[in-house]
Amino acid sequence: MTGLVVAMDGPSGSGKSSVSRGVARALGLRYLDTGAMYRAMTWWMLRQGVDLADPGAIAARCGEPLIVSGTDPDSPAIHVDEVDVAGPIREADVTGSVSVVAAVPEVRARLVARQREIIGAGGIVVEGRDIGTVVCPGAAVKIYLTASAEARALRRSAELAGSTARAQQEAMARRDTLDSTRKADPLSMADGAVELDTTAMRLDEVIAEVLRLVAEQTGPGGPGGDRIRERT
Ligand SMILES: Nc1ncnc2c1ncn2[C@@H]1O[C@H](COP(=O)(O)OP(=O)(O)OP(=O)(O)O)[C@@H](O)[C@H]1O
Ligand SMILES: Nc1ccn([C@H]2C[C@H](O)[C@@H](COP(=O)(O)O)O2)c(=O)n1
Repeated sequence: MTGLVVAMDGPSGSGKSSVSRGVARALGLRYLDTGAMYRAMTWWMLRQGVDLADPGAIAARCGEPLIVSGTDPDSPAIHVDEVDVAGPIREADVTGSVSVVAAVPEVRARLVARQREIIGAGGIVVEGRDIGTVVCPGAAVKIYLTASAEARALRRSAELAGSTARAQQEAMARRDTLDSTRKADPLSMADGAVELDTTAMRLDEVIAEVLRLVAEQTGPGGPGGDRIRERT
């Protein structure tokens, strides 16, 4: 599994992090949460008082923060300029602004370059919005996770105290619209990706199904092979 890259994309709350971590653990692979990197960049911009209504201001400053991502699926870590931001990047202010920051091409160019460095020779499950389309189109296995808007909102509101499913659904719909309609690398399903609708599936069933797909696509006779593939 050394060279294997599993690309996991999909809308907010579809289960990308939970499934990716479960798959990485089961296969002894590393895990990269690229959404956390966009959140870390947003946290830094907010802290610096950068005007997020001005894409030029975001672009001018996005080279400054040092964002360091861990790849252990058991304890995903993220630091900005040596500050542990794993908690703050999940706060409402960051969640409400991250799509605006992630739409700036200079931000994407910087973070995509860093993501490719971390992916290196592979052996990793990478989750985000553009992994199969932009970051690693040669990934041997590409999954596009979906679930109904209602199921995603219910799952998220169960996780976050004080948040109703209705409020969650509205917030997620807003973010998904921004993420899938922006000009730079919008959320979309990659060529060759397998779409997995998890609305009626438990988390352990989704992980088992992805493990089955990895075995099918990378095993003898499968289209992937046990390595990063060249883009065709
Ligand atoms: N198949 C499933 N059944 C039930 N709950 C699930 C399932 N998959 C994920 N969950 C739960 O749904 C919530 C959202 O999952 P997760 O954070 O993995 O989604 P995500 O796609 O990474 O979200 P985001 O893009 O917003 O970071 C979590 O509480 C997780 O435990
Ligand atoms: N590869 C990626 C990953 C994430 N984003 C943006 C879009 C999301 O709204 C935001 C936060 O991601 P999450 O933590 O919810 O997975 O980051 C992106 O544009 N590209």
